[in-house]
Amino acid sequence: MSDYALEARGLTKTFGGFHAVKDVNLKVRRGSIHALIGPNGAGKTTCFNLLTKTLTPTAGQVLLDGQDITKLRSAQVAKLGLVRSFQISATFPHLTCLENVRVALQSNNGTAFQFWRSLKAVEPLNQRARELLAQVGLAGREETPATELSYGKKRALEIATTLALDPKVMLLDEPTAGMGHEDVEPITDLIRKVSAGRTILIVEHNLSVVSSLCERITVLQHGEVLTEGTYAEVSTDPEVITAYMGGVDD
Ligand SMILES: Nc1ncnc2c1ncn2[C@@H]1O[C@H](COP(=O)(O)OP(=O)(O)OP(=O)(O)O)[C@@H](O)[C@H]1O
Repeated sequence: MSDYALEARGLTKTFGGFHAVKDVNLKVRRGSIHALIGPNGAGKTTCFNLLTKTLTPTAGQVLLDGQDITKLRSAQVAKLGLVRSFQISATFPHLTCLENVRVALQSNNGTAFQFWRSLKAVEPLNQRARELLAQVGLAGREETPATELSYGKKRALEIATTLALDPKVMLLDEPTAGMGHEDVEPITDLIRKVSAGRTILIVEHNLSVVSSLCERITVLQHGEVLTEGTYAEVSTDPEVITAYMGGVDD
């Protein structure tokens, strides 16, 4: 078995001749939390889209557990255990928390659209959904419509729906974006908790979240890897500091 749960080799994406991502090599060690950071427009989202096969690379390979998944579609890689965190907008606002997680569980076992299934048939799914909600700190909120949750709790619900797919590798796209100060620490703790037995790749602008969660950090700039290392290493790297200072003015 490969030491790396997720790997990109020479990953490249051009849009009309413009290199959004260029020759990116990335190795995410199994069981680690790894961050992808960089100034605005560095190519982080494009990289995520390439890794989850939402976008097709112009060149390069993506490997999951050493298996080449470059030619697979996003639904196929999700089945293999590589799952991107759902966007808040992808949770159903008027469904309850329990229903949202149940729909995710149903999508995982292929019964998502069997709304006519009897209540008895969905009870095991309800039980699992309650467990997942408890795991993310939403016990007691089962019947609350998603739309009534605070921003931080919506993110927790999003993580529960992601966990419903039983991912081996989770890709979290800016989990603390737009969050008030009071929500950042609980979500950081939650990510640490759900990382047990999993591999996580995270794009995050909040560097104190990155420093407290991540063992390895890859810094992108202009679509290319600028450097990789521990937080202590990259945060003191003069090239990284310059890239971020430049990013402010971009
Ligand atoms: N579909 C597209 N067509 C053309 N250019 C694109 C497309 N998607 C992204 N780009 C460009 O590719 C570059 C990288 O964008 P990307 O969104 O991946 O960066 P990012 O690091 O995620 O930025 P941010 O931190 O601002 O979200 C940018 O210059 C962007 O304008």
